[in-house]
Amino acid sequence: MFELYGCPTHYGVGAKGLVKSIDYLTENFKNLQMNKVPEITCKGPFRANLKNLESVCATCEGIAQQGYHILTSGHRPLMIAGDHSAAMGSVSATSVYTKGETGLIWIDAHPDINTDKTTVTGNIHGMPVAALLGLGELSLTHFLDDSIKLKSGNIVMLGLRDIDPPEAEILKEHHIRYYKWDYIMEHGLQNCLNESIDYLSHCPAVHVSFDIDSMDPKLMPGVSVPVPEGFNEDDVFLMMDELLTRLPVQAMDIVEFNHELDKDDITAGFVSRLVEHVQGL
Ligand SMILES: NC(=[NH2+])NCCC[C@H](N)C(=O)O
Repeated sequence: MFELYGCPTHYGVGAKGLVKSIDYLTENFKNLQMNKVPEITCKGPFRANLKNLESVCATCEGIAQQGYHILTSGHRPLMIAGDHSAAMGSVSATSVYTKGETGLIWIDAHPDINTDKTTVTGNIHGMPVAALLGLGELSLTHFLDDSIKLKSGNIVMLGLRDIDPPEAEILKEHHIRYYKWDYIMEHGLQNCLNESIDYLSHCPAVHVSFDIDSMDPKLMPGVSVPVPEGFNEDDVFLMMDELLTRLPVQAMDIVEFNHELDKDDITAGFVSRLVEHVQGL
């Protein structure tokens, strides 16, 4: 069973619309009742390359503890969060709990593998995968414990459409398996999923981290960093069906819903349907 929890992270990008997004979902959708991990505000010096570092760290530690608690009570955590920095907490919990070869499926328009040395925006939501690999700012790599949370050979990224040049180098240097969105459209989503599932078949546990900006913003407007084109709802449901039934998925995230940028509850309604779909698998 998946147990839903939420955290309204926004310090990883600074988009105000994320702050109320979890409350908005809870107030408007019956199936989105959840425990909330608060976002923690901490004071710290301004750093252009690591914005709101202290707040992001404190919040991700809270997320990691909540995810770990759900796992130890025998359930699978399903986190709905604001910006994608939250995945440093949620994936850390899965990794520490499952020990060893934890796999990660990262469904996103962005690889989010910048470090404090490569970032252009200074937004930490562009860095979680790097941090989980033990790269970059040390305080982002130590949630729950000091272990390095992921091995680069245990990651698959699906749907990339916006890779910063230094990110392309990091992906190459660490031999990270990724499928860009246009490659997927050319070779077929089912084929790419089959390959991804084979690639992670040695992993005893897998975490699926789904960013709504992996989808076409014309279809899903409620995201903070929209990139043209992307998956549609059928694609996402197919990915869930294949990944969640053929891999030992222990935990999942749904992130970056920004209700201020949503239109007529299109994105909010999708989040509700996605949760229902996932919980029904
Ligand atoms: N989770 C996201 N929406 N990430 C967007 C990251 C955009 C850009 N690559 C950055 O590092 O700032």
